[in-house]
Amino acid sequence: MDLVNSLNDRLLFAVPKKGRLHQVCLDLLHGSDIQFHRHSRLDIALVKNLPLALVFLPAADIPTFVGEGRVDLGITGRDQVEEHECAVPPTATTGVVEVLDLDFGKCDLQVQVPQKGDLAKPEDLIGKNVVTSFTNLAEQYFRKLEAEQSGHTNGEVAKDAKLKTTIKYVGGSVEAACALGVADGIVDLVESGETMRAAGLKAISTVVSSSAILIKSKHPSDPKLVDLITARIKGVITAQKYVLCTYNIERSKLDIAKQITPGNRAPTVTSLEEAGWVAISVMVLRKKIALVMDELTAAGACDILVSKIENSRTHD
Ligand SMILES: Nc1ncnc2c1ncn2[C@@H]1O[C@H](COP(=O)(O)OP(=O)(O)OP(=O)(O)O)[C@@H](O)[C@H]1O
Ligand SMILES: O=P(O)(O)OC[C@H]1O[C@H](OP(=O)(O)OP(=O)(O)O)[C@H](O)[C@@H]1O
Repeated sequence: MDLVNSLNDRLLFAVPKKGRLHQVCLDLLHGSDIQFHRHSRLDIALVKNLPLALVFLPAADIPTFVGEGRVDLGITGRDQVEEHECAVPPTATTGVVEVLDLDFGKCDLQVQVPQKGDLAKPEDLIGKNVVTSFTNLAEQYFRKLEAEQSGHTNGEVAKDAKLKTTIKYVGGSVEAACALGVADGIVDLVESGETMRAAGLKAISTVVSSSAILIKSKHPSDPKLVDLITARIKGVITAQKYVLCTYNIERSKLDIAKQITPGNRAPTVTSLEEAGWVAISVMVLRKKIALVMDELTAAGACDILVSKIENSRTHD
């Protein structure tokens, strides 16, 4: 089969080929019933049940391909989009459009320095060596700091060489740079903080807060298919974020029940055979369900059941 020609009539969707976002994206595609078979070593996979092809790319390259309109849709981190846009500002036709926050891959791009030592604030790194994989965001951050330090509030670059911070690129294991004497500080991603603490570092400032996002090009080849895929992905994300809670409560307590579980639009209320009682069925944020169950019990609700939502289509 001529793979390149078979891409002609297909929407192209870029997915991280490795790293932290890879497996979660595969699970998301599975949940969205996007069926494909990826041959080993091939970075393109044709989707069997939709006019779509998946392109497996490094997360850092996805904003470039989508931004130039070569690929229609993509999943990557917001940090990667901002890093790209620092170097290649969007125009009327290029650049990416954020479609959906996917609620995973949450992390912060932070300025970090050795726990032991006299560096305590980002200004202390001015004129020193900083190592990062995010050179554009780090440059932008330190140039602004340098300008403020030298009294150039309009963002003009500092002329004094002592005020010029050196930003060096490394592709991974950034946290080793201080211990190896290559850097005074680093700019790297932090989620749990374990990597940072294990390297004897502490965070002193946040450059960007990130999560995984669905992005599209400014003029996708098939906007209707983009909407369909977006709706499917959103359905899976919502299903993961919420649980379905059902319970019985006396009708006289309906107001308090609605306050505790207002639902997405409104709770579904059904009369029970037993006079004066209703059954309520409502979506609740997964992370709040224990608290909600405590409050419902205190309000007199009984037979509280919580179930997983397999998939969903809800309004905003
Ligand atoms: N610890 C983390 N927790 C949550 N999200 C993260 C974390 N590290 C990275 N990410 C997100 O995943 C994206 C890709 O980073 P990652 O380092 O996994 O990719 P990679 O460099 O392509 O892969 P690898 O590091 O395996 O070579 C980042 O831009 C960020 O949005
Ligand atoms: O705060 P934590 O939960 O410890 O996560 C942060 C680490 O995760 C990422 O690296 P990853 O493990 O993906 O590998 P990499 O260093 O090769 O990019 C990031 O670059 C940090 O090193």
